[in-house]
Amino acid sequence: MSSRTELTAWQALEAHARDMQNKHMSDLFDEDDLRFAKFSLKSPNILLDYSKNLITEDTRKALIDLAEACDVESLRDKMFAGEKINRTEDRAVLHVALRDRTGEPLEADGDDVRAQVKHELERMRSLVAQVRGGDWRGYTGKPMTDVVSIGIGGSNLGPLMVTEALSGYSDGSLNVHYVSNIDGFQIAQTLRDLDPETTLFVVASKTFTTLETMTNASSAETWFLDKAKDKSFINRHFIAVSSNRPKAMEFGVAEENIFDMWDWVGGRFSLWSAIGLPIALNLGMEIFEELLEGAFEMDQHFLTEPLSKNAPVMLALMGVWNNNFLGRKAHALLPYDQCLHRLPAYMQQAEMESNGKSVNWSGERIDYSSVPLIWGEVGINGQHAFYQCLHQGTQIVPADFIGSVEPTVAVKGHHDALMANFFAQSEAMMRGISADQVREELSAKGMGSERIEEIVNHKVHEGNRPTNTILLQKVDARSLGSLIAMYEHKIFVQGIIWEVHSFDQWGVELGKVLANGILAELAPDAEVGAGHDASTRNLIEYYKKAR
Ligand SMILES: O=P(O)(O)OC[C@H]1O[C@H](O)[C@H](O)[C@@H](O)[C@@H]1O
Repeated sequence: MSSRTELTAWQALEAHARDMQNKHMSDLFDEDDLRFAKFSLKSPNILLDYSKNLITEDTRKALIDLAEACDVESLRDKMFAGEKINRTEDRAVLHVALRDRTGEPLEADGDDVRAQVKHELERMRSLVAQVRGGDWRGYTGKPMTDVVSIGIGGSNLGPLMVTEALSGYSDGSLNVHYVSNIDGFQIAQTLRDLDPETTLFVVASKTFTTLETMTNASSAETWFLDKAKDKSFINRHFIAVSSNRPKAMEFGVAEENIFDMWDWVGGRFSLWSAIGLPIALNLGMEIFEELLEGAFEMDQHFLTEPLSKNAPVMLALMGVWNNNFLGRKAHALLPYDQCLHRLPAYMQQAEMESNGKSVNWSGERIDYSSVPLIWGEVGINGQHAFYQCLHQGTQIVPADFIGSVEPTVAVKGHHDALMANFFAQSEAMMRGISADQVREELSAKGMGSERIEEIVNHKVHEGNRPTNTILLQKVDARSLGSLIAMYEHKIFVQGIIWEVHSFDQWGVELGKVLANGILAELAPDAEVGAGHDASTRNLIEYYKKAR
């Protein structure tokens, strides 16, 4: 298979990018009153405006040619049909089946996926009703007040992000806490104020072998048994979510308390499965299912809309354009809703663990960039911190502005002030302000020309900095489901265009293997292996002496 860079569509985009480099978005807007109409689209629960990118209709056409040359649509259909598109792990990729509402049969590895999903959803419904309704009693007969979810990576970031995003809808009947770090501080702080009699642990781990999660789960068990004493009480206080039942049972979780997930769900795409149990415990099953509905609506949009009207596809193509043809190597996510404050961290895993790869499907080194650095922060706070660099730094960092028409909680005077900033920042990044405009402005304020010339260059904003605006009606379960699914499919489309395997994560293994070896060497009498480089060896020895 020839490299992506040998495709006619790729080369056409390279030539087109050379023409576009000299253009300014500000002029493109001035020349075309219909620019917003041309380059924005409505998808389920989301308005996507990508007009503030350095593009013309020719750019869009050339990008769509590339998507077609890369067979995006046929691969999309293969994913939804349950084909084993995760080739390095020989697995289907079926997180979409977790929120499927069509009722159509689907098989993976000879199993009826729909029936499996339906069954686990039923079990979730029953558990959630019991725990939230106070019928699930602890070992002393008390109802649960607190849920501690223990998991890391995909078994933590999604549920945590959604719990925070929808916290405005919680009725407060159960407190949900998340513990991911092996740093004992987090579990100690979390358990400090909790009572073992009224605490339910959800140990979430696809593999049930992850060091951080297993260590935290053991500490939780010790804390629990310290008071409860009797191991048989564990079945009232420990739930597991895993694709590895034997390991969960070995840990001591009762078989009926284990919720299944499957090989065909990647960890970072798993919040729709029982991995999302803490979300449902916190908010109720109805809200959890609305989240699934919202994602399903986006799935249908992704499946059926033509590429140019397809939100995940256009978002993906804007990213490819900025990264591969305009040379932008970072991408910022800037949610303006406070409740979306964990979205950047969640998306970092989703995007960077999926597409942070350097070889193509045939295992050959790629000669173009895959995923840019994804980073971000709540936008309005960022304005007072790092936006200086976004406006005037030497690196151009494309950004997604994510906001909503209605606030989760209306406090007089707040939301319009927030949204005024939301609209202003992307306008400023696009238009900028020229030297002549700065001169005019300063002279109107009565500044002398000598002083003006001293500072004019410092005040110039070149503009021409690309942004996408993603506007929800409101951050609620349905629109959040659509938002997350939109990004999931964006990642999928980009993975195809970059020809990387988006659903494996071999790059996280080496560090884990080395850590296991080093952990043994940290024992007081153990030798520090001569195989380490001098830096690592000396650091370990320093640590052992100094601790
Ligand atoms: O759910 P688990 O098996 O515990 O895995 C938790 C996480 O750890 C791994 O190291 C991977 O990087 C993640 O993709 C995964 O989500």
